Amino acid sequence: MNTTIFFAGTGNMGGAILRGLLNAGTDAKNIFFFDPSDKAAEAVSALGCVRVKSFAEGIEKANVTFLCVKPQIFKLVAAEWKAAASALKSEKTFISIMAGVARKSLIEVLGEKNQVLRVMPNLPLTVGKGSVGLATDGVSEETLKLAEEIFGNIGVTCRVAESLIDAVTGLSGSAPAYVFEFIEGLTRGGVKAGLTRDVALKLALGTIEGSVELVKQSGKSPSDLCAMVCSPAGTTIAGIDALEEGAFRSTLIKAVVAGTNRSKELGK
Ligand SMILES: NC(=O)C1=CN([C@@H]2O[C@H](COP(=O)(O)OP(=O)(O)OC[C@H]3O[C@@H](n4cnc5c(N)ncnc54)[C@H](OP(=O)(O)O)[C@@H]3O)[C@@H](O)[C@H]2O)C=CC1
Ligand SMILES: O=C(O)[C@@H]1CCC=N1
Repeated sequence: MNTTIFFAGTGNMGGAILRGLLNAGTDAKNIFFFDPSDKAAEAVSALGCVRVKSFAEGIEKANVTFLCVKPQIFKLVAAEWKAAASALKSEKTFISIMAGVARKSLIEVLGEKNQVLRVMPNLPLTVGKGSVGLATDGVSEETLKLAEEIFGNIGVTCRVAESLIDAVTGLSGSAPAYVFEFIEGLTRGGVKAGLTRDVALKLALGTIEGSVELVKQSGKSPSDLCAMVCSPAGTTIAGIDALEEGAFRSTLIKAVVAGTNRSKELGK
């Protein structure tokens, strides 16, 4: 990919996208970044990416800018970013990953003359296995295709209406954390049942990877596959009973809705 990219913010998520792109073959010399955190910046400089001195310098140098600061920081830097964007001599593309920040608020800062796209990525992009929702309202087909080209190298993409991007945030944006908790819980269960932690983690990871692949390849629903594991009066239905007692599925539904609602709040 020949596009030059600027990252405003290279923390957990900006850094994950940047590393994913490097792993997928993007030339580090085509990636510029600005981050006031010396710790984050030194790690990214070590990868060969080019540190710039300001947001203004970064957006001028690159064709595509990723906005990867916290939503709370966006409010603090809005005036500086507005001045920098209005000084641009040519049209640029901005892709915001910030939870909750509406495209309308982004355009107020970045200006109508630029292409502005709101997306919701997730952390596994760093290993080329991420999920990204793209908010389509008001965005040109060319910009959507450009974003799909960038993210398509490191994950799956879904186009959604902007009204649903908070739901994407509650699901794929946030759920890697729930999956990590799930892995930890299974591992501890194995340890409680007598396995060493190493063996328990290896088995938990293998089981999750295999189950994901089976859902993808079999064409069966997760519920149908669950029934195939549950022998009558067997071990699995005993475990499912314990999960039901802990309201497992209902808790997951509540977690996704809680994340969705929090994303909406962040935009206010
Ligand atoms: N973490 C995740 O899994 C996901 C996060 N997001 C979104 O990504 C965004 C970033 O989150 P996350 O990466 O977790 O946060 P981090 O705090 O890890 O990263 C943000 C980085 O931006 C830096 N920063 C602060 N001010 C500026 C500035 N003016 N210009 C450039 N960089 C600046 C911070 O430095 P310092 O620490 O010194 O303040 C920090 O290194 C958020 O808006 C979040 O909603 C979206 C999907 C998933
Ligand atoms: O927790 C957060 O607010 C961010 C957005 C999605 C994942 N992490």
